Amino acid sequence: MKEILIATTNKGKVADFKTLLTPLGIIVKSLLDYKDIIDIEETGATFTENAILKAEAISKHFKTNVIADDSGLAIDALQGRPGVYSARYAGFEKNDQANMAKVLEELEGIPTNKRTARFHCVLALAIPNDETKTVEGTCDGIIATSPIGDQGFGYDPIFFLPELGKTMAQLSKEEKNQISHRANAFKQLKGLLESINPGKETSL
Ligand SMILES: O=c1[nH]c(=O)c2ncn([C@@H]3O[C@H](COP(=O)(O)OP(=O)(O)OP(=O)(O)O)[C@@H](O)[C@H]3O)c2[nH]1
Ligand SMILES: [Mg+2]
Repeated sequence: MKEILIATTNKGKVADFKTLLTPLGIIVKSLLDYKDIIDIEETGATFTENAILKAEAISKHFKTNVIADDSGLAIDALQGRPGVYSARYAGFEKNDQANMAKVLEELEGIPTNKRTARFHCVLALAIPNDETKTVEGTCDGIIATSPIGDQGFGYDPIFFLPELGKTMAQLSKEEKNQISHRANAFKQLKGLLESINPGKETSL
């Protein structure tokens, strides 16, 4: 069985990666499995910069191959906000409910056709003594007027997918991980993952 370390402390992301990687026979570890959690300051101006920052710092610390995920929600009517600040939009305590409430308040009175938004996800794969690789995935939707659904995390309950007639939080984890920004980025990373350490069964 292969194993990969995800440089995240976000339980929702860990659940998404488990859904994506378990069918491939890969065991998912995250920073939640270790006591020595190192908090990496996300000082980058872009998802790509932050994903690289997190992947390289954790790969250096654990001397192993690491995937980091930097993601967020870009809302057109808010000029791309909350963007790279999605996790901490309503404050540093990273409160999903408060973040959604702030977005809904800022969009009050904005009609459906102007509530377009896009989730972004950049995945960085850091391999010791090798160049870090990045891939990006997106997912388009519309910001609902109130939260619906109890699956997923973050802004999922207010992210409405017109083609499915549901919010991201109304999808099963298998459904979310077929169409999400994370799934779309992961599809491109799959090939890269298969090309590293061929034949090594204990660790990627
Ligand atoms: O509804 C959502 N469904 C998703 O699928 C999703 N993916 C990202 N997000 C939002 O964007 C922030 C990422 O910020 P982020 O990449 O810095 O992660 P984070 O700080 O939560 O954890 P870490 O990976 O840095 O440890 C998250 O907290 C969420 O608010 C999502 N919201
Ligand atoms: Mg973060």
